[in-house]
Amino acid sequence: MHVHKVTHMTPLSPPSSSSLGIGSINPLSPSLFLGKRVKLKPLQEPTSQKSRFTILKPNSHSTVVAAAVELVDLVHNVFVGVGVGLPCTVMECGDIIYRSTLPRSNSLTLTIPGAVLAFGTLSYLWATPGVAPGFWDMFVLAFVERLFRPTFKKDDFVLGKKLGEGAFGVVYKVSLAKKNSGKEGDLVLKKATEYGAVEIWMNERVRRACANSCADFVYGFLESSSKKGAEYWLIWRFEGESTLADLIQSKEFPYNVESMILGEGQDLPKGLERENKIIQTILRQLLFALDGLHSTGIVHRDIKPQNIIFSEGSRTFKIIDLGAATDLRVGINYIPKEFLLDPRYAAPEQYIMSTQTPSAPSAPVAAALSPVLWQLNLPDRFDIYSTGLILLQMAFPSFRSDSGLIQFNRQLKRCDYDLNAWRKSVGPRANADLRRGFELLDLDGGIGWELLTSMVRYKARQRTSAKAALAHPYFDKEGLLALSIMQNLRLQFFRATQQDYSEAVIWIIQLMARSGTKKDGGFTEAQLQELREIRPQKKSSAQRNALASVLQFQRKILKTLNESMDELNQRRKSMWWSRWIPREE
Ligand SMILES: Nc1ncnc2c1ncn2[C@@H]1O[C@H](COP(=O)(O)OP(=O)(O)OP(=O)(O)O)[C@@H](O)[C@H]1O
Repeated sequence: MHVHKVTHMTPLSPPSSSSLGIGSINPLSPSLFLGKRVKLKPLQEPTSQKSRFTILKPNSHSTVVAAAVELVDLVHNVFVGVGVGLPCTVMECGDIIYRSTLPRSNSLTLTIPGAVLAFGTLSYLWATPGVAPGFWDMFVLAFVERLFRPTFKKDDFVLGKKLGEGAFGVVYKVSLAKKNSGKEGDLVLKKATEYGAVEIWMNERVRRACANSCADFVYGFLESSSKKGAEYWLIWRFEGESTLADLIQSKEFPYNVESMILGEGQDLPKGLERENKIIQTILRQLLFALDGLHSTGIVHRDIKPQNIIFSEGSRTFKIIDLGAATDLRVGINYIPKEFLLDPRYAAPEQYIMSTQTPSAPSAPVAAALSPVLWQLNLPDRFDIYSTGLILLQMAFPSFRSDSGLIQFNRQLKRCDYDLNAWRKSVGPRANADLRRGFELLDLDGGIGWELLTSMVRYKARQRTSAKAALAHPYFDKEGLLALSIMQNLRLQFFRATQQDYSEAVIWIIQLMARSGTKKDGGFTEAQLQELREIRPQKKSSAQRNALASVLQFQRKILKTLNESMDELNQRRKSMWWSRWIPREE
């Protein structure tokens, strides 16, 4: 095996393959094609020769090592390859006389395309809902947590009073049988059936990613000794006696919440400004909790005052009941065409993902595509609509009852979900209650009303996100009479971002999503075929070519998703993650 050390090559005498020692290295090596700087050693170096020989030796161990070396080489070349071209253009050949121009050994050359590719890859992996943090969470954090967290079993609990009973579970206040077994205090136990597994998964995810957003989850396990059949037992710390639903039903609202969240001794006189300040604080806490969930890829889908509990320990509102939540990082509980929603608080789209998007793909595919699917559907905006309705209920006492809210929903639907149109329609006949609500939201130049209208909109894409809402000037106000210059600038910026610039994109997405059905306004197969047949060399049709390429790419994605649909329809496979839920022995 002849391997020569290359120290110098002049551009006038390009090296022959033998002088490069090509015959001695794998001709399929990516390093050859990508022009990687090949570090070649002279034959007389015994150690080098030996190691080279060892790698090529055909036993299983060496094959694995060789494969690993190839892989590392490939990855290295993708990101720090010098480029493709003639040897001297890619190998940084220096001049032997001016030694400083010779390449330094082992120096890492980062190319611009390499940097752009690396940056793009990292941005994609960290974009909401976070593919990379998801892997870290699932394979490292979840594993470590399991090793250290305390475990419980059925007999550890003494049942107390019943706190609630829903269609899928019963909730009790409980205490630990052994009083001295820690400082757990009072706990809450939910015995859940159908959606218990999902709820355990979501609560564990939340505990690792954004613990302050939801009630403090302690443990969850499958208990199979019950006469009723297998039940999931979920344990939380007891956060407090009141949900937001209890609090807003009181005639005292929002003053009954004031001392709980702002402390005693508020110096403002009772009136709209003081009420506005309390409502702002509640809404901010709720948006903060939601932002935590959305940033980690979880959409709650059942945001309502009944599912917002006041935590006496942290003096903040927290979210409960993750049984209907969906984890879009890995596609858990994502059933686009079917889910249980509370019609009082549900957004008009009812489904968080386009029903044109197939059922959740298999976990690795879902994870890889999650940033794309998230951006195409903006599923978090479903929760934002419900949050907007909660703001509305806090501002208008007449909508706090079920019948009041149902009536409002009907009126809004008649106005095509346009809050401004609804305001105009009720304006002339508004009673004192309604007028007071409008007055409250109109404080400080109407920024409260503006925030409300940016949350309660028909199109999910036009609704604000939880993060953007938190940056709204509505929350900067501390009862001031006028907005500062900075606040005004931020308000202008917020308004600008609220414009729907994406009409063109939406048009394309919709056409793509509905492709195959002329009735629905999408491209028919024939039209798609026509687009595919457009000849790329025609200069005049560059736009059409681009559109055809986009369509082809999109069809490939949809095809991949569709292929994994069947796989997912098998319930056993869609519950792959539930094997991580502990079972009581
Ligand atoms: N961590 C907690 N601390 C204190 N109370 C809690 C906690 N979790 C739940 N609760 C109480 O239990 C009630 C029922 O909880 P939850 O909504 O999770 O159950 P559910 O069976 O899903 O009920 P529903 O179907 O009616 O929503 C809540 O309204 C609340 O009063």
